Amino acid sequence: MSGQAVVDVAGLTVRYGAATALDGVDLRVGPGEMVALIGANGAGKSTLVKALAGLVSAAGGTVHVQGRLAQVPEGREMFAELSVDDNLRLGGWRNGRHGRDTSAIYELLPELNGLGRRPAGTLSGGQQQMVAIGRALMARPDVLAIDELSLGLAPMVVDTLAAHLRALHRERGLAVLLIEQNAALAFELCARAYVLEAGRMVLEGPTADLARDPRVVSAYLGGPVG
Ligand SMILES: Nc1ncnc2c1ncn2[C@@H]1O[C@H](COP(=O)(O)OP(=O)(O)OP(=O)(O)O)[C@@H](O)[C@H]1O
Repeated sequence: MSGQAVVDVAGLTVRYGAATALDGVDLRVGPGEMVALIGANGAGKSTLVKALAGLVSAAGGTVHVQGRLAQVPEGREMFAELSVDDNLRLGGWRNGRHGRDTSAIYELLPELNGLGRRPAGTLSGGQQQMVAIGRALMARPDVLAIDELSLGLAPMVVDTLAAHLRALHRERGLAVLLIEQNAALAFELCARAYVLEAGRMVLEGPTADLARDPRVVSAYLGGPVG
């Protein structure tokens, strides 16, 4: 990674009461870099994303975000009764009047064309995930943190979402932090990855190396030990 990091987390500790969710965690995302964060249920992945967005406070360590971070939250968090277009607009609220124009999102994510007036709650899971990505893009972010892109979605739908992310990364230099339980997908999309276990970062490196690491293969890629 080169250049100043858009996300720089150093020694981050987060506690919920007496429970330590993150324990001295380091993570960096460079400008225009796609980085994966993998880990099992309860490892602390969502807590890390919340810390980046300032939704939980640090008991120790530092979190620096350079530029604008937008989140695609776990579970997508659509406003089910609002139209797709209104959901998208909510993502642009910080940009004032100029933030209300959603047309660029339909160009970036053509699958949403024709759905603008539909209540978001009536869409499929894949379409909702696309709206969640579109809503995040409305904030004109420098870095997108996506919590569980693929959860509950069919492989073909995930392929489409992944292709959009690749294009955004390639054509617009968008940096992405991809939080995934599907390590195979994370490794395919990202050049570098971190592995979080029980609140501690246990591995970090190029995905090409991690994909050959026996510990990663057995725990996250469904392969044999060793
Ligand atoms: N609001 C909360 N209050 C207390 N404990 C919490 C809270 N949120 C998370 N935790 C605990 O903190 C730890 C990390 O949770 P977190 O949701 O960050 O993990 P995760 O890796 O995102 O898991 P998942 O994949 O299930 O979302 C877990 O032990 C969880 O039970």
